[in-house]
Amino acid sequence: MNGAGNKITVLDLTDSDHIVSEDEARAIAVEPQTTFDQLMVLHAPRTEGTVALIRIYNTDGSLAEACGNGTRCVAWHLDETQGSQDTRLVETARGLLTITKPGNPLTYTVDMGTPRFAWDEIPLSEPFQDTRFIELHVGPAGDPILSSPAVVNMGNPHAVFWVDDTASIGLDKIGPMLEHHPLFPQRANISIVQVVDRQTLVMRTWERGAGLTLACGSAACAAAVSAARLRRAERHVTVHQPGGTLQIEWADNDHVLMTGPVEHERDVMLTDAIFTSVAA
Ligand SMILES: N[C@H](CCC[C@H](N)C(=O)O)C(=O)O
Repeated sequence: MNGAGNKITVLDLTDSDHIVSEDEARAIAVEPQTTFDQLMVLHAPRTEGTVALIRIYNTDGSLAEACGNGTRCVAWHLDETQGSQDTRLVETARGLLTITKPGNPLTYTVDMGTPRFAWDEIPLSEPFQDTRFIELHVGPAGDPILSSPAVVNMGNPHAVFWVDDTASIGLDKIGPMLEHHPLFPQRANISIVQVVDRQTLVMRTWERGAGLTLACGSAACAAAVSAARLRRAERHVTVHQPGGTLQIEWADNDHVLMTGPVEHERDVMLTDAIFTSVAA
């Protein structure tokens, strides 16, 4: 599937006890038919009231706590396999997430929970009082290419840099450097964001463990919340990414609501060969 262009593979293991290993995730990622930015593995629910437990893998096999675009894809899969429902509760490493349907076909809203801003919750490796802009720059100190990002944890760690033109930055080169910067002990998702007006953001993201992607839901939430904290935008914004557009609302109860599309691309029967190839 894809969520606003973010490549998502949904693997339904609700009838199995198997836990996908990092090696297996990487093997699924290199198969053209099942390649992904994130692999969303569904397990039988373990918490009352939830319909599934989701484990989220990046292309490099690492686990992610949150994936907004993938969560919408999971909702579509559950609608198809369990029957359509207006509201669903799923469990991820980030906690319990509510998914609703705003009414348009193939569109879902995920309550992404509340953002966290304390330096040790991001986490950063050293204290910063004010995480709306931290000391970090790329390029010459007097004339940096990027500087003073906002940092926020949306379940997963994000750094948000403000730019005049998202196309003018070589995110493919700078992204990996910042993802692995010593300031981010758990690495970080790196976004460059242009504030077009108080209701509109344009952005691109280098994702932790996955690289450049066409869209990243949690990064859109991180950008929206960061722009609102700096009073650069309203709490309800439209976020344009290379693969599609999301609506993000930082509601008065502090929860961040992400609304966007899903697209089903193909069904693939995953053979045991992929697992035995890893075991061999
Ligand atoms: N594409 C995802 C984010 C994946 C998270 C991941 N790259 C990490 O935190 O390691 C999204 O729509 O939110």
